Amino acid sequence: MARSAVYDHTLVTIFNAIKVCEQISQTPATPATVATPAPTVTQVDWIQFHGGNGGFHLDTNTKPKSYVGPIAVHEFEGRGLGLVATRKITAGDVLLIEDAFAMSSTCGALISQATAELARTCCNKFAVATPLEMSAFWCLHSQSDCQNPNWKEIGRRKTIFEEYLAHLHAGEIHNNSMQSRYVPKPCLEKQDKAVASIVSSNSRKTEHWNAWTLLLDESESLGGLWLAASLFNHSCLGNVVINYGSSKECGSTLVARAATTIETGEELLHTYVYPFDTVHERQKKLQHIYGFHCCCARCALEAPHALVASQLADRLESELQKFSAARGKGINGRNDMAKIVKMIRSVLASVDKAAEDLSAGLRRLWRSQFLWGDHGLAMAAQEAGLFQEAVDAFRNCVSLVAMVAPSSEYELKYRMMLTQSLSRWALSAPASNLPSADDLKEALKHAEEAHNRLYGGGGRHFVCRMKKRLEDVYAALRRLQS
Ligand SMILES: C[S@@+](CC[C@H](N)C(=O)[O-])C[C@H]1O[C@@H](n2cnc3c(N)ncnc32)[C@H](O)[C@@H]1O
Repeated sequence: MARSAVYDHTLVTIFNAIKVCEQISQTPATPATVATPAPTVTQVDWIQFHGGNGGFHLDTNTKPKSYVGPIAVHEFEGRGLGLVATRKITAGDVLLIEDAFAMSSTCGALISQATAELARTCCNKFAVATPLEMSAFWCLHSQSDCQNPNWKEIGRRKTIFEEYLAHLHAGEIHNNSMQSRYVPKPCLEKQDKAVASIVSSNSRKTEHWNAWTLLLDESESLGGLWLAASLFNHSCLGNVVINYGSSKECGSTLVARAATTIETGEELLHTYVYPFDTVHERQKKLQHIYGFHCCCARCALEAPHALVASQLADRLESELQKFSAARGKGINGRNDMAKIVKMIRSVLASVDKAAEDLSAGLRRLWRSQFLWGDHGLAMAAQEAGLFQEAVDAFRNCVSLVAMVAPSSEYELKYRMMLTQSLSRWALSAPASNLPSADDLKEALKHAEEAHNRLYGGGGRHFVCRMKKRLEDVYAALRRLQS
């Protein structure tokens, strides 16, 4: 007889963790009466930092101070300054924790509005910023016609940023920099143009991923400028993931982590654009927003096939639009949905056929441009009641995302979608055709590992964030084990 689900180790752990989380969320933290030392990175309570199921009271003593991991400033031919690893780093390790130099004030503003607001906030900050912060600001990357006297002085920029990282590492910004006194500023009439250029090259939008839907919540995002994090250069195969605190106290704090194992001396690269766009779309955005032509390893491999990729992406998009129009009809719409599944599958087969002559490694990279097609196929298959096919399509998403955007929010999202698809299959199909409990537990374990590489913390944090989603998983495991 199968073991009762109640005694399954994984489930007991999950449910104990949920209980603990509920108790914590109902207990207001007592205000600290004596100053306690700031926690080290390993002591930081990442549940409080990234938010769990809401309602947490953040004790400001647990707010992480700035932190600089094993990183150093380096000069790169053709792309200015960047950051490198000073020792071997493991996926999930924290590289940098930094407070924003300035933030825009309107949540979810359009990029143009957020950028204009951010430029104004930067100018307001000048009155209170330390000389070193000001020097680092004026040494940020700018477009060539920006009127900033520093942008061509790479040696000076490097020294200032080394000094800035050293002070950030010490946990505070001092005023006593010798170098910083010698950084020229643009004259007052040219200042606005110089600030606008710096903001357009270096600003970021904070990203908030809704823990229930696992979708990016654009309405919560703010524009911000982080001095040290501005040094991460771009690659479409990045090795750094960035996220932000989600509470009021931590919203302006950025955390950068290693997405993969990184060797000593390797450049630290973040992906500035949506990683599953076609090569043409990615390169167009990078040229338009950041003014450079991306020649990363992935673009170099994909670019010769850009035209075919764009044509196939258009065909796939048109099939997915049919899915969007037909969805939501439940059992009555299953036949129509099965036809749509067939059409999506046929375009994805053409995508694979177009890559037949490519080498095996390139074939998978090529396929990653169409990950959203597998996502659509999985959703349509689920609506058509084709659970095995939905699970296979989510497995494909997971393997593509782990190659192109490892440890990212996207990896967590697709790993959770896979566990939920397995659960839905377990809960909906006849007993003669069920997935195995081991497959479901394996998928759940991988999702938790992806979560921990991205957000830090352990199982309790995972359960907190994923609580609603795990309810389905729990029910499915009970059915599979009964
Ligand atoms: C946020 S800054 C990154 C730091 C910058 N390299 C510096 O020297 O301060 C963004 C700018 O860096 C350059 N950049 C970043 N990644 C690049 C890449 N892969 N190839 C060429 N230039 C790049 C572009 O000029 C871009 O506008």
